[in-house]
Amino acid sequence: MPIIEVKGVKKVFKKPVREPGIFGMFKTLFSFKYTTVAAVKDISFSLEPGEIVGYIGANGAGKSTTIKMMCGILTPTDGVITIDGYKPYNPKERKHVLNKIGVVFGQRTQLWWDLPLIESLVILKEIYDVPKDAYEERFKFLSTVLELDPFLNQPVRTLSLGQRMRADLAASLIHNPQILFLDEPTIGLDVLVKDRMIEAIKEINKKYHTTIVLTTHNMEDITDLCKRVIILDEGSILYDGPIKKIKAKFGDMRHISFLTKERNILLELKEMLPKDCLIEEIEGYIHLSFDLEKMSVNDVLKTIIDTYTIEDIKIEENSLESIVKKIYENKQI
Ligand SMILES: Nc1ncnc2c1ncn2[C@@H]1O[C@H](COP(=O)(O)OP(=O)(O)OP(=O)(O)O)[C@@H](O)[C@H]1O
Repeated sequence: MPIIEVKGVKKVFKKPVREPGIFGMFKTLFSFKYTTVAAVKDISFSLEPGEIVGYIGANGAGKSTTIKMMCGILTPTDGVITIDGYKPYNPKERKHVLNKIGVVFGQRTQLWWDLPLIESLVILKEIYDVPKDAYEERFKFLSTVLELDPFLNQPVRTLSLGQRMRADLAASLIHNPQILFLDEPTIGLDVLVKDRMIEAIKEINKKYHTTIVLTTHNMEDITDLCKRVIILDEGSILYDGPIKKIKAKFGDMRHISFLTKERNILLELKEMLPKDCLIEEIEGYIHLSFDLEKMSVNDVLKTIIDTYTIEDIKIEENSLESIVKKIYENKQI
């Protein structure tokens, strides 16, 4: 049975109409003219327990609005959201939802700024009424995977961004929620801390079977963590399914770039390689792009290595990043 169900959900915001200029600003304050923004338009999806899904889309697509509705911070204008059977935005049902969810908003912290991290965790234990043994087991696990030890006794305001994000992730999980919402959890992190966060999220999912909804603009995070993505565009779902399927749809492309001292070889290469291979020269490098279904890396490599003296070579696959860029540009799959 799904743990999260989103059915025909819409969210329309009312915004006052702004008139230009300084007088316009005052007029806006006392005016009753409004315009509406449909941030989310009739979306539906469901998530099974233990799933990790990437919830992606360009700026303003409606991702945060959906997450806020799933957490109960906003109420849908239309449609229904249930978390394990309860509506998070319904005051009577909210209490059943709160201990089932954990949230990390990358841009904000839920920790007490002036308190040492360890004390914030103890307060959260009390708020959520976590039994002592369960707290100790979880604290031990989280402080190990997130390497919290070196800064447990520091006030949160003195933590670096990477330490604070790890602390926030620990805080969101101390009550063992079944669902974790992560809104840009790796924003601004260096590569090492980012990798540690990703590994920790994987371990948490494996150990506790936590359902995870991940919103990010970083496609590497999505590729590392998710099998399924939901792509949102201007409030509507463009795609919901396996990453593998969109990759296959856009072709399982390979790109070989190489450097050789030999000059003016483009025409010759076009003769030697199959017609479907795209060949171009950029900044001295020869770039070859082809679909794996049509030719093999082995054949292409053999042709160029047998013919030219290679000084440098690089092979890449079609990244999710380049595919998603195309989808955002064309607004279709
Ligand atoms: N409280 C609000 N009042 C009015 N409009 C809002 C409000 N919150 C969001 N919006 C509008 O709704 C649309 C969707 O915003 P949302 O923050 O959900 O996008 P997003 O996909 O999370 O974008 P980003 O990647 O930039 O964070 C935007 O046009 C935004 O301006």
